[in-house]
Amino acid sequence: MERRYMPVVIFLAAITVGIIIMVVISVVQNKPLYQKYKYGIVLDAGSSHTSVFIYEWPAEKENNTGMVQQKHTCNVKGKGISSYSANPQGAGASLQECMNEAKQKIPAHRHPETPVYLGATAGMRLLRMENEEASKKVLDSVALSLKSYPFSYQGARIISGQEEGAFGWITVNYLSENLRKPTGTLGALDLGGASTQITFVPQQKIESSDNSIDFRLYGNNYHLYTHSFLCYGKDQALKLSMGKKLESTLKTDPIELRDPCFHPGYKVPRTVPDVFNTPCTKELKLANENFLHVGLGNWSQCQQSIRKVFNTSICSYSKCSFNGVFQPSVYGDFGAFSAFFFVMDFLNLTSDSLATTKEKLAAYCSTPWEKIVGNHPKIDQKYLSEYCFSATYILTLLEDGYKFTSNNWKDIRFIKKIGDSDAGWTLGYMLNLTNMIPAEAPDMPLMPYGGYVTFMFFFALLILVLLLLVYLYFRRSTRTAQKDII
Ligand SMILES: Nc1ccn([C@@H]2O[C@H](COP(=O)(O)OP(=O)(O)OP(=O)(O)O)[C@@H](O)[C@H]2O)c(=O)n1
Ligand SMILES: [Ca+2]
Repeated sequence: MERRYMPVVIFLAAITVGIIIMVVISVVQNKPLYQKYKYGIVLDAGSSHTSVFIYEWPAEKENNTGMVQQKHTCNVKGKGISSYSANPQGAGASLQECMNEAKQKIPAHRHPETPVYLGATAGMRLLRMENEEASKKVLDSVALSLKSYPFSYQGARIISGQEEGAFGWITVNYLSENLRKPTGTLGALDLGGASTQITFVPQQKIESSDNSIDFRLYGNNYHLYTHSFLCYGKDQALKLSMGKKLESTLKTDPIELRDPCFHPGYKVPRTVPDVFNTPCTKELKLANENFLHVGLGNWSQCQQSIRKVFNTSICSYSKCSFNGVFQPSVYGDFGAFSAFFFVMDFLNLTSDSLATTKEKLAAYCSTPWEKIVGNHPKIDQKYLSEYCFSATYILTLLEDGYKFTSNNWKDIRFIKKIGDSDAGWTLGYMLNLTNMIPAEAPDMPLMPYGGYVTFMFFFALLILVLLLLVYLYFRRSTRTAQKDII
């Protein structure tokens, strides 16, 4: 080879090596780190029970919507932590089994950086009202227990009703990937054992500051209406309703509470303090401590009796739901989860019109208790006996309380999960505390990863081909020049 071509060859070789290096570096640099997951743990200390949620997300995508998923849940055995008021140590000890499970589920090298949060809801709000000292002891006990694990303990506290409503709304909208899109958002309806929450973006002005929450998420402003009704979860509402019926029952001895919300043939002895053992019901001085709870199975009478727990005669705003609480007209689609789902799903009432739902429920309530038990031999009779009441309560709360009508009934979606994750306040709570939902939308990459690699590869190839063409052209033209000289 002639000496004068040497610089061209070296030049081309250097460029080729350079391009190869460029492609290799960009591929390695941008390779998604699939194996790098991060984790977070949230304990939902509800009035009826505690659940431990483990969430996971790819480390490099934590600010993208929809990336956090529920990896595992564990239901703590026994009742909620507020039931340990007489034995606070028991509350902390009750968490051990599920927390040990969390240690197994999360890779050990991630333990020290995995945050653990405990949020307690309406059961603990009621205990705090009844006995503040006892509620502190229970919280201290669960805190001590959680600190004994290798995770990063971030606190155990009673969350407010507004937080419970707002974080439930964030959860359902994050999981439905509504937050970065111009489409509407999903309202959130949560029914617990001791409280219930309603949260949505209203079309009207929010007239009471207690019911308004503002968020800036991914560059959009959200102005939310939210309210939490303490004592209107389904277990406390049953006590409210039974308490009202007991008050109006003649003080006969023995007292017989004839209850249209329980099946015909249902007959169970109860005690008066069993109904009045909560700050939600006022203590009644009844001669007899015992009464017989007798089912009548009459749906319309049941609804009449439940209406009495909603006070719709007072309202100092332009409109109210009940008990003098401001509420704008419900607007848009709603996700109704927790006990809204458990009850309606059990009764197969999640997809009918309001009129059909009422008809089916009336038939269910009038079914003899014996037959109900025969149809569901494996279900705990305490829970089984309450479905007629619970579903009637749900219909009354949604229709008479929140003012849903037969026209917008179809806008309520009874849901348990979205994807693999449960609807509830816990995910929204963790996303907020770990700053995983930024106020401004993060910069989007120019193109997706696959497209980027393909582009880089073909672009490099193009440069190579061009250089080759230049070289060939250069060689040809110098040869022609040499020929011309000869
Ligand atoms: N599979 C299930 C789970 C729960 N329940 C009942 O549904 C109600 C609400 O349960 P949950 O949403 O877990 O309430 P908590 O979170 O415990 O209560 P709160 O939110 O009021 O603190 C309780 O009466 C519970 O017994 C049910 O019927 N079926
Ligand atoms: Ca709850």
